[in-house]
Amino acid sequence: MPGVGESALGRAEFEAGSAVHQRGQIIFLNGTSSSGKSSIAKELLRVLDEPYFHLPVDAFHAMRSRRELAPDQLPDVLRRTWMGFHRAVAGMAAGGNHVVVDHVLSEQWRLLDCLGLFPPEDVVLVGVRCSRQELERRERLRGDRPIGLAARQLAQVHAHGLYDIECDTTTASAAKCARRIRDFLPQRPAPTAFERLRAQLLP
Ligand SMILES: Nc1ncnc2c1ncn2[C@@H]1O[C@H](COP(=O)(O)OP(=O)(O)OP(=O)(O)O)[C@@H](O)[C@H]1O
Repeated sequence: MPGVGESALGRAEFEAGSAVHQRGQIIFLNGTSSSGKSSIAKELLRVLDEPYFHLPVDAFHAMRSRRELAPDQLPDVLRRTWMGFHRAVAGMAAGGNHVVVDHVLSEQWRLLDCLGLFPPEDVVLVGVRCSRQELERRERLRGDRPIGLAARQLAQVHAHGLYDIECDTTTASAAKCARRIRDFLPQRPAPTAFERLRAQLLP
């Protein structure tokens, strides 16, 4: 008898592919720091009926050992962390899991890497917007982010200019944005933003 959290899946069923019986949907929240991505992701996990995993890029940075790095090592370590994060997301989705990704596309290569990795028809690309003034107000309140970080990211983060759906958290609550995204899912049009971006940017 399998215990709690164990499955009775046998070798034959596993080999027949019944372990992966669905395609993992990727709800990709892209916005600057402090735009409210994590707050929306938490609300999404509350309001979506099926099991979803919240994979924030911050969690991957937090997993790294705290050992101090030489300044010349840092860029490579950060780049490998981001590349690993993208592959972890792709891996979870390939295992049939639905995921909510919480990421900052503040360098173009991050988008290109994701475009090459994620099945584009399974991605719902969500632009999380917020006014500059409100971003700075949040940074002052939080105290754990440099003032002006979000403003510096604004132009590049949304530079690709294409989304399946956008939310503006300047005045809308995270709960309201999450409900809009949930209600959008059953009627999302094809081709998806990821399919269109892939055609444009990865010839
Ligand atoms: N819709 C909202 N309205 C008002 N305040 C919000 C809203 N969403 C988030 N906040 C506040 O803004 C701050 C940042 O929120 P959150 O951590 O969700 O943003 P984030 O985009 O994930 O940030 P980061 O990338 O820096 O981790 C928090 O203090 C949060 O309470």
